[in-house]
Amino acid sequence: MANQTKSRTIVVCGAPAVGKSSLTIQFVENHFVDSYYPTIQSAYNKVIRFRGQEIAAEIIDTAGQDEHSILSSTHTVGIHGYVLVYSITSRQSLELAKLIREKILNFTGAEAVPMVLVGNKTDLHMQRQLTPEEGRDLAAEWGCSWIEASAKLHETTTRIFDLMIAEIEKSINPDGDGQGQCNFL
Ligand SMILES: Nc1nc2c(ncn2[C@@H]2O[C@H](COP(=O)(O)OP(=O)(O)OP(=O)(O)O)[C@@H](O)[C@H]2O)c(=O)[nH]1
Repeated sequence: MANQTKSRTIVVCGAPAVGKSSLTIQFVENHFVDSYYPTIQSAYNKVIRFRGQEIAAEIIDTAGQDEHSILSSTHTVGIHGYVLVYSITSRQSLELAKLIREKILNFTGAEAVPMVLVGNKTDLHMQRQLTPEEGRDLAAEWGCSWIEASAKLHETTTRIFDLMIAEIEKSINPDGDGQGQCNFL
């Protein structure tokens, strides 16, 4: 049915303390969380308008992953797309992002999954360890979207999920124009 609300489940993953919760909360609740409480796992819901359709998004904010705890197969069941976050202030967090993507591909058995690679904490430019090109080039190699963001800026978080929904819809309907813009309710 044309007007039926679609559901899309999105996992936000990445190294510890890169800002997964802060980005998610800024997007869903429109405020910046300054304090740091490591996440176990939280889920958020938000209705997104995409090309005139309402999409019920469930956003799963995962516990930070390191070399020893990189997601589990449950994070790939029924998941439509992945927001993979690193911090532009941490080269190690980008190395971990590479491992996390490999793990996701191993679990799903796919060559590619809908993904947005996000370089967070752009406001901390004095502490930058990674250039924009490093993130952009990696995403080009992977064939996914890439964006730099700050969890302090609501607009950059809406752009992340805009790209995420576009990636998901493109994978489901490869013949679409892929240019749709999202509006967040
Ligand atoms: N300056 C700045 N600080 C940020 C940004 N995003 C997150 N932080 C801070 O970084 C710390 C960690 O942020 P979280 O959102 O808790 O990180 P996380 O990735 O969810 O952490 P885990 O749950 O441990 O994996 C907090 O003190 C945040 O306030 C950002 O864009 N800019």
